[in-house]
Amino acid sequence: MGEDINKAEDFLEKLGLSKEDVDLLEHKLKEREERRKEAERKEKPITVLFPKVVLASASPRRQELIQLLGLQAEIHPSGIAEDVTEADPSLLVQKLAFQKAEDVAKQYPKDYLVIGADTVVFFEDRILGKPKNEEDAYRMLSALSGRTHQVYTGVSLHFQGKKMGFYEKTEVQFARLTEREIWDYIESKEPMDKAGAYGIQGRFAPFVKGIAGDYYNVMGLPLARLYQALKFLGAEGEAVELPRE
Ligand SMILES: Cc1cn([C@H]2C[C@H](O)[C@@H](COP(=O)(O)OP(=O)(O)OP(=O)(O)O)O2)c(=O)[nH]c1=O
Repeated sequence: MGEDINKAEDFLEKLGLSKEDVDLLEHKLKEREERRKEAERKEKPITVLFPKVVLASASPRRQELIQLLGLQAEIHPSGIAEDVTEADPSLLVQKLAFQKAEDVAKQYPKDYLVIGADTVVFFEDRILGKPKNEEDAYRMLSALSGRTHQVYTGVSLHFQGKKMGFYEKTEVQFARLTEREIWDYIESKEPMDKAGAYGIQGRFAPFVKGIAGDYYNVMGLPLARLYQALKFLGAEGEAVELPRE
């Protein structure tokens, strides 16, 4: 053994290298290998980074939207009661999204990516959830008629014990609706399971004058931001708030 070390030292001396030079070289090679691995992780598609996905939602729209990311998600709606009191819509949707994801994540192994989300409408300092009945839907739609409101969706991601959350806001401008148009729409039953009593993606389309922001956010899942968040979570593995650009 001692002989081997002597031989190695002779060899280094012949090359004109000291023990410190070799340590430095070793350190540099290690660093390069780590950078290569990091770049490789960043290049991986999200379908590879997250082979096991659970969508903690009963919303058929979210189930449809998650497929647009190419993810094959198992559906497991959460059992939480949505009774958080919070006046700030961005905080409310993030808290509820977190509770939904947390409730489901504890029922799965840690290598499952669990996604929870919550959507509300915000108009004149009031948060509108799903209408309780037809009269409630009428009140919401006549208040929103001819005006502009905001739709907030919060998303919570749980993966390998790490938790990450964000929200997205979209502005929606309604055309003015007549009494007849409001009641005809309510009769279609479409408003009843949707925040603000309307679905941008359905029969309400003729009354949407314009939107500013992510259309899919209004439907219940902000896909562009979610995709970036997943790439970030998969590559960095950090439980941090995504910076808003
Ligand atoms: C504003 C708007 C909301 N919505 C829907 C999205 C959500 O499904 C719903 C808001 O209710 P949520 O409580 O966010 O979701 P959910 O109860 O349908 O499902 P889960 O809690 O199990 O995830 O409103 C539309 O589909 N289109 C729209 O234009």
